[in-house]
Amino acid sequence: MPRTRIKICGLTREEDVQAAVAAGADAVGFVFYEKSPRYVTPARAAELIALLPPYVTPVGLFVNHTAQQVADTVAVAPISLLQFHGDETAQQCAEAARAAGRAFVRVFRVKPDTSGAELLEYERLCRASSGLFSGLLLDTFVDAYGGAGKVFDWSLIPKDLAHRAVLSGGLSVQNVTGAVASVRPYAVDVSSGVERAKGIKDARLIAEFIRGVRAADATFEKDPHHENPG
Ligand SMILES: O=C(O)c1ccccc1NCC(=O)[C@H](O)[C@H](O)COP(=O)(O)O
Repeated sequence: MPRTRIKICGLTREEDVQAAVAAGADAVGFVFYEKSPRYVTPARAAELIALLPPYVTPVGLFVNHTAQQVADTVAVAPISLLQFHGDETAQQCAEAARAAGRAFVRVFRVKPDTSGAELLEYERLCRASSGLFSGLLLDTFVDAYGGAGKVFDWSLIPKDLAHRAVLSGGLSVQNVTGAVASVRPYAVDVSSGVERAKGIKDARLIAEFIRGVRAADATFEKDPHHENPG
């Protein structure tokens, strides 16, 4: 059973990048949405990305940016993967990814009435729209688009989608082991749950969060036939 990948999102400070790397994060996220309390300029993101060792993926978050804005950002900040977190259409995501020359993750913001069929169809459309589509991230629907620390009903995720999707929205030290054990996602993504204040991460919470994911991974290794109950 491969281990669950982990992304720590919304980094703004050197010490937080270092804490995420030291704790074993696979990816780190930089928010380029100006209305976010975690906003970083492309130049600031470039400084933080320069601290990363090889094989830790820098991800850039965009909300309703134009293709040109995404390309301009990537020209300054050497991010490896785009994350489209707004109301972009599949075509707009594909166009921005082409302009930037990067693969992208598309966010689906889940509502209480979202169906499993809707999620699968959305993923199919994203895949059909572009060879640069890398995967779906499932977050909770909030007006502010993301980073709100709110959980959605994980039982809405079809089992066959979960294993290739990124689970996000309100994950924390308290719930991440249970989340990974029940959903068995490809990866998890967290921001608020490892923060002391918005944009200010806590090294102890990051380390505990990652240990929480690994605790769930260890149970899969012991029980390879474990079935996702969802
Ligand atoms: O972090 C923000 O402020 C933000 C603003 C607008 C769009 C996305 C944003 N963040 C995305 C994330 O940090 C995560 O991918 C995701 O939403 C989980 O956040 P959280 O529930 O806080 O763990």
